[in-house]
Amino acid sequence: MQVRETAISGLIELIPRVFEDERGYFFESYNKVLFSSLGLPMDFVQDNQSFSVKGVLRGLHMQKEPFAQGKLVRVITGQVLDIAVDLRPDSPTFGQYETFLLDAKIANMAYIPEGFGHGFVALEDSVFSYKCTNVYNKASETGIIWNDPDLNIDWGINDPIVSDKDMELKTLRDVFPHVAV
Ligand SMILES: Cc1cn([C@H]2C[C@H](O)[C@@H](COP(=O)(O)OP(=O)(O)O[C@H]3O[C@@H](C)C(=O)[C@@H](O)[C@H]3O)O2)c(=O)[nH]c1=O
Repeated sequence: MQVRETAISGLIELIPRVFEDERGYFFESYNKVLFSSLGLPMDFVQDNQSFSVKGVLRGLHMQKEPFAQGKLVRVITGQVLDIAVDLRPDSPTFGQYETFLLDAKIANMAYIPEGFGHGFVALEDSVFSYKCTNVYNKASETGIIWNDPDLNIDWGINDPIVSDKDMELKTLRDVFPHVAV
């Protein structure tokens, strides 16, 4: 497993070794011992899977304490542009974001720590899979509107398909009025 650090502390990309032969391929998508040796959370408690047609954008989502979630994300089929925004109020990189081009053919993953807003846009019809360090809690759901003017994220596509629920998300300044952007 190759590990690529990003400019944001705790946010990393993981690129597993993919073994290919005449039957197809094999790779380890999660290994508790390896995660422990990398200092990453080992106790994932919920696995999720979603399918998105090309052009769907989901995000930017997070859960508030005490239900904050770390997420280990990847695609099973297709390709997405994945975005993680640092929303940890005390972080020197608050408001900064990182993009990961997650591709089923490469099998790369991102580990997104607690305290990040997360979203992705499907660049192809894509099955998205992720492990979470905390369970779903509807009352704890929050997020930032995908086209927030301060974040100014380059999603790489025009007119994404966004749910009504996500279109109601607030801006960064509304959700974090006391943190300088
Ligand atoms: C996230 C989630 C949703 N649901 C339900 C609620 C709702 O009826 C339905 C669809 O939920 P959503 O529209 O919130 O699904 P979605 O927009 O795919 O939400 C996900 O987006 C990505 C970007 C993330 O980072 C995830 O943590 C999660 O927030 O599934 C659960 O039962 N458990 C869960 O863990």
